[in-house]
Amino acid sequence: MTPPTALTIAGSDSGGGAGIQADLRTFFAHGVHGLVALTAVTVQNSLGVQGFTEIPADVVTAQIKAVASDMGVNAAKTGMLATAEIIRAVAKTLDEVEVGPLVVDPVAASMTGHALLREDALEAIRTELFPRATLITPNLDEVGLLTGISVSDPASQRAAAEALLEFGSRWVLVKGGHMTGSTCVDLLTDGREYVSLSGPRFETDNTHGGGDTMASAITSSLAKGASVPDAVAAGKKFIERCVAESYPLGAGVGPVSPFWVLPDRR
Ligand SMILES: Nc1ncnc2c1ncn2[C@@H]1O[C@H](COP(=O)(O)OP(=O)(O)O)[C@@H](O)[C@H]1O
Ligand SMILES: Cc1ncc(COP(=O)(O)OP(=O)(O)O)c(N)n1
Repeated sequence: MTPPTALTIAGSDSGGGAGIQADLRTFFAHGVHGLVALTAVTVQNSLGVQGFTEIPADVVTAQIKAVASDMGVNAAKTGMLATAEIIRAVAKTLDEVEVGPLVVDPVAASMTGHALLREDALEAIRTELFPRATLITPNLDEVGLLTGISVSDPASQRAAAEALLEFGSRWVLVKGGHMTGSTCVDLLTDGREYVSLSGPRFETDNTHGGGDTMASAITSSLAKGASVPDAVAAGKKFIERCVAESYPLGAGVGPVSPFWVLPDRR
């Protein structure tokens, strides 16, 4: 039987833990066929990002059109988009093809603090992509860059979510992985419904690719027809297991792991 399809519009991580590599292994873990529009090639390992080269915007557009016109896209997500020119090209293309629900993960920097966006690009994400998004999934650093709000507790998390909704997405998920405490609390809202998703915080430094993995898990469920609240609840359960089973690799930060879905691991 042909599985649902999901498209990732994102960059490559040579270390295999984030970017399109995280998205494809997450799609696979959900039984979803992954499609790719590559935006940039990063030189990256567990210690950080050494640099990146972007793909020409017309080639990004051509990749999206090629798969959407032939294979069909049940849901899509964006990750690292690198430049304002690529963001504008993606936004225009998404108006011309059918991709189903759109998850925008506004990736601005790696967890090691290296920029993954050229300087003028954050404003383009806000104005060009957020209004087209079914759901946006910023982490707390991205929330700060986008709204100027420093989230430290449930009240400021809610204020940030409401400020982000003003940019035009249907739903906002403010991820709370970077807060402190024994639980990790993410807040999902469309301005009417407020869903607080709380789970245990696992003691590990190996959380590379966590944001990509969560956004692509949500995209997988949307591709299968789930509602946004159901897809996010399933994504939260999925990422928790991936963080719990993350592993050290290299001298720096290791990746979260979707391998727990495999039936027979040695
Ligand atoms: N140590 C942890 N234990 C359990 N869940 C975590 C942990 N760190 C992050 N998460 C969860 O992983 C997801 C990604 O979180 P976050 O770290 O905020 O985003 P990003 O990876 O984009 O920086 C969120 O659902 C968050 O609650
Ligand atoms: C190519 C590429 N895309 C995205 C990221 C950031 O991914 P994220 O899931 O936020 O993981 P961390 O960087 O926080 O580990 C990336 N590093 N590379």
